[in-house]
Amino acid sequence: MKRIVIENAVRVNENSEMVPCSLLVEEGIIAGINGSWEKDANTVIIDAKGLVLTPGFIDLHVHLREPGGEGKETIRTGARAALRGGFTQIFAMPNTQPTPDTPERLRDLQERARKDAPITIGFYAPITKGEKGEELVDLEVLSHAGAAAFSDDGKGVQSAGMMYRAMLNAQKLGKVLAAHCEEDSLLFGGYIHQGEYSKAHGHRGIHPLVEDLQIQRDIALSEATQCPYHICHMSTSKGVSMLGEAKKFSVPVTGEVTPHHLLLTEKDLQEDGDYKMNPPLRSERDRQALIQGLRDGIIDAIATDHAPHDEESKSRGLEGSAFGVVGLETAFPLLYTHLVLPGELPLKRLLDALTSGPAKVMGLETGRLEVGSPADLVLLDLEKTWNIEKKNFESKGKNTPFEGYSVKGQVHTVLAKGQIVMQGGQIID
Ligand SMILES: NC(=O)N[C@@H](CC(=O)O)C(=O)O
Ligand SMILES: [Zn+2]
Ligand SMILES: [Zn+2]
Repeated sequence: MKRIVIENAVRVNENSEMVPCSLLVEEGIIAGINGSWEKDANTVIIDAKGLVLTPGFIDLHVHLREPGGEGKETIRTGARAALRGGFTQIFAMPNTQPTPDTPERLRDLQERARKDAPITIGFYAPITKGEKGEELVDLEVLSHAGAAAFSDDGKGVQSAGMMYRAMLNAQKLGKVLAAHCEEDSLLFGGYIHQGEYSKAHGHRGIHPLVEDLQIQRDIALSEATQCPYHICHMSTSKGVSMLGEAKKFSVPVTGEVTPHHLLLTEKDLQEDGDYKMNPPLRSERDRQALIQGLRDGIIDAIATDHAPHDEESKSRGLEGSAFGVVGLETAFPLLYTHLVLPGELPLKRLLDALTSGPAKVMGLETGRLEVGSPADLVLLDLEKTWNIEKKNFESKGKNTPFEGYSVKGQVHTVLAKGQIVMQGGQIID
């Protein structure tokens, strides 16, 4: 394995200032920071002048669609999309067909990831068999087979008793339970946010209560069981305040927010399936609460909820289309351009929420620029301006509401597990 020296970079300090930085990678590990090292014939030198060095990004929430939905995405195409976005470690949700609810299926996925992806992929196992909400999986067996965490994402777990039993088990195993919070009995056929837009255009709405009620229930369950509990794709102001309160009382709860919930509201809605996702785009008040929660560190992580769909599934308008938008390739530039540059979020906070934040949620050793950490690294060009064009996506999913957006900031070079896997914006095969 080659040694790699990164020279002339800068990194972002606690005050979001740029400070000079150089780094040495040996055997896939960060072996030195800010030194001058001997360069022999076995050393690759990366001149990172004008680039910002950060840990590789970590996404706790992606959908890779393999097995069963390979027309929408595969482990291979999803991993390439991740690379483009600067993500060196991603966690795949288990709402595939079938769900990985046996050790054999879980091991098969890990094997495929080792073959098809240069980055690190963790796999969630479902909480209930087939995500049907009826029968608990064997959390212990799946945990030993390598389940990164547990989630029934795509659906809420409707029974409090089921969630309680899952938490008791996950707590014993030291595993995170990540929840898509959605109370089905309050949906009444809703499919976008219940608010101004739904009223004005005659759509059935989803009340924030649908999400808040399960967040409230699960925080109580997490407090009772001491199970590490993670709230997926938070979209409501009430949810943020409940998470903040729970943390004050040391309940082991964490939360994530997506780029689309941070940047868009119901005011941006169009009669187009690419604006449909679960949870839905909510009010400006909710969006402001999410930004505030992220700024204050109440929300721990930014996760894309990358949810690729084919054109047909998205061609039936707001009512008939599938839920979900892609996000891996656009997360950093969108948030840098629309939150950091206007002064709404410090750059350090954005980077932490993409690196050390998610690492802490899952207890990972990645996500930090520290000697001894795995060499998952990103070099960013913060001066580069470009246009988001879905035709250029590595992902099979072209379902984005951000088509045509002009953004600043580009992922330039990526090291995953100590190997250079993207350089100058080009994926190295
Ligand atoms: N977010 C979405 O709108 N869709 C996700 C499921 C999910 O994350 O709940 C999907 O799998 O397509
Ligand atoms: Zn979900
Ligand atoms: Zn999801």
